[in-house]
Amino acid sequence: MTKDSKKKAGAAQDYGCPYASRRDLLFGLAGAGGAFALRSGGAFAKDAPVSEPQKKTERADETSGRQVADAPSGSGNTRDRVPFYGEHQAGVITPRPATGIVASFDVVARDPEDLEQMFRKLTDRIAFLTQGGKVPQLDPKLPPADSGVLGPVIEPDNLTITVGLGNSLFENRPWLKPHKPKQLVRMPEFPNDALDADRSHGDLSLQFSANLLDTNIHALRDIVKNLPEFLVMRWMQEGDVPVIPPKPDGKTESARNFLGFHDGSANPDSNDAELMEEVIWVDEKDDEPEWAYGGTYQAVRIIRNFVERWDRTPLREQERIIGRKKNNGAPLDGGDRESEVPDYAADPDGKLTPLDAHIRLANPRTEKTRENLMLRRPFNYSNGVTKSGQLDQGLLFIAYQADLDKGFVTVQRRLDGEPLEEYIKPVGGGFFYVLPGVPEPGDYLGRSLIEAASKTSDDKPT
Ligand SMILES: C=CC1=C(C)c2cc3[nH]c(cc4nc(cc5[nH]c(cc1n2)c(C)c5CCC(=O)O)C(CCC(=O)O)=C4C)c(C)c3C=C
Ligand SMILES: [Fe+2]
Repeated sequence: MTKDSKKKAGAAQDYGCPYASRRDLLFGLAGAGGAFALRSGGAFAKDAPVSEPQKKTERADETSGRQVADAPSGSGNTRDRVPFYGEHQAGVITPRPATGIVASFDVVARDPEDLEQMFRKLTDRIAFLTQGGKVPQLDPKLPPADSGVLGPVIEPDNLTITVGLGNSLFENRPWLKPHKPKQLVRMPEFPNDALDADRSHGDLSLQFSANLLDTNIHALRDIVKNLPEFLVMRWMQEGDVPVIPPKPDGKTESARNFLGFHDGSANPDSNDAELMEEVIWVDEKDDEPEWAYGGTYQAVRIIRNFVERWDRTPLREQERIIGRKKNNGAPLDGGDRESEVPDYAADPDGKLTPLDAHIRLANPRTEKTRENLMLRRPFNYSNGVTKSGQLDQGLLFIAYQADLDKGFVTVQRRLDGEPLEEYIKPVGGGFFYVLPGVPEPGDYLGRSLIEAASKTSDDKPT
């Protein structure tokens, strides 16, 4: 689609209703196929045997590091456990299980002591919920210790809970502001955005991911129940990704998004520790406060997909908008596997892969654009039906990078005005700084920040 025809199509479209009228919508739907793929949530047997993690399909590309088809992983066994203690928080480069939630909160903490108490409580709850154990039995005259959603024994179920801090947490507290990570800002409104205030920003983000959606819900309710004096919820978004078993040859493929395309074909390889140090984890190489080493920037975007419109778009056009084949995820310039690497240098005029195709803009694969890499860990979401009778579906886009400006912000700026925008509308999300991990029991999330902040408040004359 040309920019002109895109503008014309866009003229009749306000973001809530990409159809001129409800009647247009009904006609559109009548012509569209109605097949929906089965989703994964809830499909696991409680006592299924623990299986080997899926092997990933690798590809090598010097301009983009080692990349892999990023299949959701895990056996689906509720006893699967991701370690909590370590240099980095879990849930960033650990394999993405089938379901996720991002929840955003405002924080009630007036001084470093309050904030420390909140971090300590959060650490206790996350350590317990992610590692599992028995729920304490209390006197029945009291409210029960646990919601009971998972029964009397909490199985870890691959759960990770990843804590990030938003710009407003620092900006609204003079004693914390000097310690703000250098690139942490309130997420700006990009040209195609229509951010809903009720689904955007926040002081603190929690990313839950687990095999089962109920495990995330249980964990969220536990934290809401146990930290009422510190956390007030602003918004949350659930999502999931299908778990696709490996093929007979052992190869895996990435999950599909709600536009029907493989999503995750060209993600940096999260098993490549050197690449993760370069692309994801903040350390001495970055111009950031020392307390933040071991953390990373999280960009969350709730991106609605206009699926009715998309499903009435010719296949060839869909593929040229994305830059990959729909059936197998291969690049448009050849091959039949999503692991093939596109050769843009051999196609300078965009005859095979249009110059404004999503993947070509997102990653032009030059020496220079290697610095714009990020790790995407998205989920699909389905929120029912809008008031105007459309399916409210989309992508809960989550990306991690050590340099937010060079990563998400630069890539999003390159994508601004892309043909895909006719079919998508970012409606919420936020930028957060993911805290370093908790190295060992007894320590707590955010300790390095609290120590830095306490030092400056002690230094102040009274
Ligand atoms: C700013 C970053 C990005 C946003 C926002 C984004 C939204 C978005 N993407 C798809 C679908 C696909 N994206 C694909 C690849 C891809 N996307 C980004 C970045 C953003 N996408 C990157 C960096 C890449 C990798 C490019 C590369 O290295 O070749 C693909 C192809 C498969 C894949 O590689 O994952 C699809 C499909 C949608 C639908 C969407 C918003 C709703
Ligand atoms: Fe993308």
